[in-house]
Amino acid sequence: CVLRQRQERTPLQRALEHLLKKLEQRDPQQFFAWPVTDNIAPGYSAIITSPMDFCTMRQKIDDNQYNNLQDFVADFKLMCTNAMQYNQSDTIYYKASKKLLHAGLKLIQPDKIGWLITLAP
Ligand SMILES: COc1ccc(OC)c(-c2cc(C(C)=O)n3cccnc23)c1
Repeated sequence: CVLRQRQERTPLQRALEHLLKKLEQRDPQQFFAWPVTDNIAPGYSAIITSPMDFCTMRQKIDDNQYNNLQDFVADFKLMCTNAMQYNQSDTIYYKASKKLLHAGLKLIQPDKIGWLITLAP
């Protein structure tokens, strides 16, 4: 997950990058910062068919792969639900992902980001 050189940004890219920074702040242990590997999580790639993490999301913003907010939110939810699928509910990862998902969705509520929707219709 190599970060690209910063090119010219569209309003949507700038808005999503701002949102991503807010979401990353909710992951202080950085459990979601990079792709989960099989050596830190045995059998991960066999169980999780669509992995996602914050660095990959940032790369997708840089490559302009999100056409709207919904696609970005879908990747955020995927990242959290992957963790709830792979990890048992009594693990720190499961609990962190549940907390992150709720905190993140509160942040993405329309009343909280009206400006975002007007900025990047
Ligand atoms: C203990 O330090 C780290 C550091 C980075 C991690 O993922 C990028 C993880 C990690 C992140 C996860 C997730 C998100 O499922 N995980 C699952 C099992 C074992 N380790 C992890 C843990």
